[in-house]
Amino acid sequence: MPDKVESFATRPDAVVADRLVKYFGQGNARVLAIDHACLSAAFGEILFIVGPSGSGKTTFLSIISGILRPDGGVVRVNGVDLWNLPEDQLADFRLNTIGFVFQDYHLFPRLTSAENVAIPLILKNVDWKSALASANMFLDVVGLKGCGDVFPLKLSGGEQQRVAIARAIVSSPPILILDEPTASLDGDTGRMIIAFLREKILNPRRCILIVTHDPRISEFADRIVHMADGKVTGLDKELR
Ligand SMILES: Nc1ncnc2c1ncn2[C@@H]1O[C@H](COP(=O)(O)OP(=O)(O)OP(=O)(O)O)[C@@H](O)[C@H]1O
Repeated sequence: MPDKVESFATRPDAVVADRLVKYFGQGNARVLAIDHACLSAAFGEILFIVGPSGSGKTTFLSIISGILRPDGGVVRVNGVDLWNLPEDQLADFRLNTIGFVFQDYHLFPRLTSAENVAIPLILKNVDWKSALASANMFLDVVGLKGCGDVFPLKLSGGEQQRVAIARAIVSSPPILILDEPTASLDGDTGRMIIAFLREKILNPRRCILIVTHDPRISEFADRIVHMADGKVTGLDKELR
């Protein structure tokens, strides 16, 4: 088991997770979900986290993205010690630094696509009119020009995924994290979404982390981290 996962070439670190530990449950039911797992992800790369069901991928991702507090270890995102931030600063930091795309998109069905995308800007106190204008611009970026007034349930799975991606990047966060982004999509649509992330969304100031079990998209990764039983067990380096 690698004690540390090496950084990608000489690029600056976007995310460093150092010896993370996470337990769930109590007493006899206590489960060690993350067992001293380490990871470094650099700006300018797409890093995949793969592993069998129950290996700890979603838990690891939730800790790295500031959603779930670890029982041990350190996470540095953009140089900031995430879990040492006070609660209010953690929420602000997450809003400004990390875009998260959930597996089932988490779009609000009663809001239009543009309103869904505008939410992070509203949370940052951007006025409603400017937020909607930016949201429509980002819908254009993800290939959904003119869909701002459409409600999410009227869109296909791939289109809903794009709305979720637009919402995750509307406030230009340097770190983009996606949990099983292709799990609910057919093969071609899944590949199109990841190719789109690589071509249009990745840049030298952005890092994209993707949890996946989907072997059809592995060609889009710069590096692949393997997990098993809560541990990081290996790294496929510089695939592109
Ligand atoms: N809220 C929870 N309460 C109790 N145990 C949990 C909880 N969340 C996860 N676990 C356990 O932690 C371990 C890691 O789960 P996790 O969901 O992170 O794995 P995963 O690799 O993402 O799995 P999958 O690919 O099926 O989503 C598993 O043993 C799981 O049962």
